Amino acid sequence: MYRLTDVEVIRDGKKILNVPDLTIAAGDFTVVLGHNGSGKSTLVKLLAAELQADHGSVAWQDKPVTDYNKKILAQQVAYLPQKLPEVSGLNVEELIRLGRYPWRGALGRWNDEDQKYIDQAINQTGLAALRQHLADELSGGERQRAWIAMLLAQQSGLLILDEPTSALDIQYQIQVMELLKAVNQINQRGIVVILHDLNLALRYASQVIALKQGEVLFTGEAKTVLTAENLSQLYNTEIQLIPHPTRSEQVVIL
Ligand SMILES: Nc1ncnc2c1ncn2[C@@H]1O[C@H](COP(=O)(O)OP(=O)(O)OP(=O)(O)O)[C@@H](O)[C@H]1O
Repeated sequence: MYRLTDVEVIRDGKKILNVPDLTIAAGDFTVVLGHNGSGKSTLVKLLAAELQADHGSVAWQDKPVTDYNKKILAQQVAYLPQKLPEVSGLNVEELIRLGRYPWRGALGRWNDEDQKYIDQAINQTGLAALRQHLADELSGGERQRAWIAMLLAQQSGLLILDEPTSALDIQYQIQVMELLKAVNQINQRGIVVILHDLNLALRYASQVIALKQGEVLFTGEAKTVLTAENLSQLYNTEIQLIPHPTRSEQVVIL
């Protein structure tokens, strides 16, 4: 479980994140919502210890994230940033292998278990035909899937993903969300994912954290807090929800 206490992140004299008290359970499917610039990426960077708060504490399993050895934290928490780094010269399989680094022994050899998780991630993300292709030459959506595969190969208990569906067409958006759902429900791994698509949030979230101007506007169980009123307030736009014709969730009408 994450616990944030009195967290403030200050940039150019302005509080870009102000979270007095927030918990995120380890096993949930948590969706982070909010307008552009509301502090979503800042929040998940704090969770992944990619950024340090100017005030307050961010604890994972009762220990400040900044006190963890990077490799140990990466065995427990995997993080996919919004802006994917360049990886010149690496093919898809080599990129996915990077996800195994936290588990590499002192001798630095790759073993059968590493290869098993790499192959599994390649198959789960439909990348078998692109295995030997250079990662930097992939299309935006293929590249995004390759990085998601790297995250899966990391085999950590919690996956944090910053807008993983942004470059994907609708088929792969659903494929990635279904994959994350399976990872959550079958493999019992927690998910914290930033999304802009409210219909994906309504369909997949079990918990929601909604940020507005750097503060938590609402948080809780998705089916309780994802109301038309809350969403309209979150985005300063009138949003209506109607029941999906065949599934149990609601869908957004703008
Ligand atoms: N290093 C920085 N210096 C100054 N301002 C910053 C810095 N990092 C972030 N900000 C500002 O903090 C605010 C929150 O940024 P953040 O990236 O967390 O937003 P976000 O909710 O993820 O936005 P988006 O949906 O557009 O990705 C923004 O207004 C951003 O411009």
